[in-house]
Amino acid sequence: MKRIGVLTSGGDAPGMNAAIRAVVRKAIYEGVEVVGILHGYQGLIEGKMEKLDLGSVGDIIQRGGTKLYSARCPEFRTEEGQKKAIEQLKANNIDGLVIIGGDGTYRGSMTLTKNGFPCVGIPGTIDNDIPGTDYTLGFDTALNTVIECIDKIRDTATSHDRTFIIEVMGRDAGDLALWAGLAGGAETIIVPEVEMKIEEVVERLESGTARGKKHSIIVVAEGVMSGQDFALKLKEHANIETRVSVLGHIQRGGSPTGRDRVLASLFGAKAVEVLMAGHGGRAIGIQNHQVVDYDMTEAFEKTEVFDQKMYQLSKELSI
Ligand SMILES: Nc1ncnc2c1ncn2[C@@H]1O[C@H](COP(=O)(O)OP(=O)(O)OP(=O)(O)O)[C@@H](O)[C@H]1O
Ligand SMILES: O=P(O)(O)OC[C@H]1O[C@](O)(CO)[C@@H](O)[C@@H]1O
Ligand SMILES: [Mg+2]
Repeated sequence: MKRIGVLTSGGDAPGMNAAIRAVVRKAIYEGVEVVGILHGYQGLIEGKMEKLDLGSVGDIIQRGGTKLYSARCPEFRTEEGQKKAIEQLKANNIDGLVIIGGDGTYRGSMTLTKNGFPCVGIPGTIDNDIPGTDYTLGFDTALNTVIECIDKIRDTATSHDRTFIIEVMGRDAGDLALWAGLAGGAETIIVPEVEMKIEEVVERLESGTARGKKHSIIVVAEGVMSGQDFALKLKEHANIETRVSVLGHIQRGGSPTGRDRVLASLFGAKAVEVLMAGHGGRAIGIQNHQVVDYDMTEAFEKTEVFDQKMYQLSKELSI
């Protein structure tokens, strides 16, 4: 490999910049050139790229967002779009590609690998929904952001004896809701992976009230329904009055935590090593505290990533 590309795609995540830095610095250390592709797969199709040197990734390890910008690109879902992308990679003498993003970004890279172009994936998404890795970049930072918000909302919930609904990100994935809810002591956590009946939520609230509990926090992942819709349901079903907080994109911004920076550095360096060894279709991750690479397609064929046991525990601990 003489020249590799790197791109970020899907929702941005704190730690993406630290990963870009690690890819660039490790590759250059190994004598390999790096090209940064702008705006994810959209920029790849359009040939928007620039050579990255050591200095170009200075002063970004601490920054949220992504220096390479990100995008969601419907065209790349088509064979024609994928063909254009491969043509651009060839025309720019790029021998391999590091993609940093979520599950959709991984699925996109698998189409390139299938077409004979070697890609290695670094997990970068606040959703923590990539099979085969215990953590994705950005999850820890987003988790801490949400916990801080829950703590603040709990202060005012306590003062006013109120029930609050906090809507967090997660269109299809409940990890952020589960972890933040557990860490924030939420009384009820609602995630896309587990069906929860409104009767059960009401019962939990009412049994808390019967024990003298005067305030309550419900964390709902946006994929289940909006916080506002959930508030309406509670009102209609049991005349329960609530306040709603939608945390929104604040969850995706901010300076990455130490954990995300370190993981990003380890993942970035490993991705370059794997690509230089000529392996495509691999994903980088952390399993039981070890940085690993594994077959991306196989991982996506298998397991559910959501931790049902942890979900059960969250119910047992907040009654
Ligand atoms: N099945 C697929 N085939 C080809 N390309 C895909 C596929 N799924 C997603 N992509 C490409 O990857 C991009 C990013 O995917 P997506 O929007 O699902 O975000 P993500 O990477 O999962 O990140 P996040 O969920 O954290 O926002 C899509 O806009 C599309 O260009
Ligand atoms: O910013 P957008 O494109 O609305 O994306 C929101 C989605 O992205 C994610 O935050 C992941 O990045 C999901 O949890 C959420 O549903
Ligand atoms: Mg995703």
